[in-house]
Amino acid sequence: MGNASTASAGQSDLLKIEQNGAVLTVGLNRPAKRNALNDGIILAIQDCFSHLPEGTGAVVIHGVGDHFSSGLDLSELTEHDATEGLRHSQMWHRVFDRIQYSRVPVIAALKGAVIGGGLELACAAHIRVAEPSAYFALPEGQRGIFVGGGGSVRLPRLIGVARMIDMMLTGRVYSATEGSAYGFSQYLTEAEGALPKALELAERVAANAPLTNFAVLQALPMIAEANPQTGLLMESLMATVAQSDKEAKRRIRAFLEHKTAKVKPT
Ligand SMILES: COc1cc(/C=C/C(=O)SCCNC(=O)CCNC(=O)[C@H](O)C(C)(C)COP(=O)(O)OP(=O)(O)OC[C@H]2O[C@@H](n3cnc4c(N)ncnc43)[C@H](O)[C@@H]2OP(=O)(O)O)ccc1O
Repeated sequence: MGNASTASAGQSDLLKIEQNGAVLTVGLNRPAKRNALNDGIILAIQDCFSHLPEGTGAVVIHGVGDHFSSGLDLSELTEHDATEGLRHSQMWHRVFDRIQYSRVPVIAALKGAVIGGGLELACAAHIRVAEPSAYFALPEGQRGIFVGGGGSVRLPRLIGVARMIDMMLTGRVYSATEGSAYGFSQYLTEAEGALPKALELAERVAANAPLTNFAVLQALPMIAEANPQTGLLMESLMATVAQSDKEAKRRIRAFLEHKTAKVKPT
């Protein structure tokens, strides 16, 4: 991986973090437990997204081993009372919000199990890339629990509330093809293609003007949920700010002077 440098998050090796140019690659690193998400790994993710290295333009999150994540580490749940349960769920919310509202795009590369809290983590990313081995499930019903990582807010917005109800009530496992058809993953690759494709996309989005990425990540989701009048006003304001920036002027001049790439079908 070119000039990649490797570091562990905090004191642990629960994340495998590599910086390669503007792209930060974050690997969930508990393959023996199928990357089950315990408090340690959740806090390591928080730490990572709170201290993105200067110059980071995109983050790719993936699973070390054959799976993205088997979800909540169930061994941690057995002792929780209601107070502890609330603290736990709200901690997950804070951490996944940090991903969703990150200043840089976050791309999830999905393979194998993308289950429960692992699926909720993937929902917080901005782009999801799946390979054929990926499968999606919410077995919370079978475990006697409910989603706690923001899934009931984010997943229906991607696949619709009826499909999420189906997943939760029946425990049905959706294939990579279904995930893509239903709007969960924006990309479906060939076998073992998710991480390479995610890295390729990360290079591309990291090269955008930072203000465009800011507008897409911070303003667009709010505009999409606003009433049309408010949304149109917010859009005009954001468009005005973006086009007034000298980076936009530089990029537009470069196009008009034939110094930059044209739009081409890929
Ligand atoms: C309520 O408040 C919440 C909730 C939440 C989020 C909730 C959820 O995420 S619910 C979903 C929890 N996940 C599961 O039910 C999946 C369980 N795992 C499996 O079905 C399988 O392990 C597999 C993922 C399909 C992989 O199978 P296989 O490759 O055959 O590997 P195994 O032999 O089964 O596993 C190896 C090893 O890992 C352990 N392990 C796997 N998954 C978990 C897990 N989720 N938690 C703990 N441990 C796991 C497994 O037991 C094996 O261990 P050994 O010691 O036996 O080797 C969020 C926030 C809230 O507040």
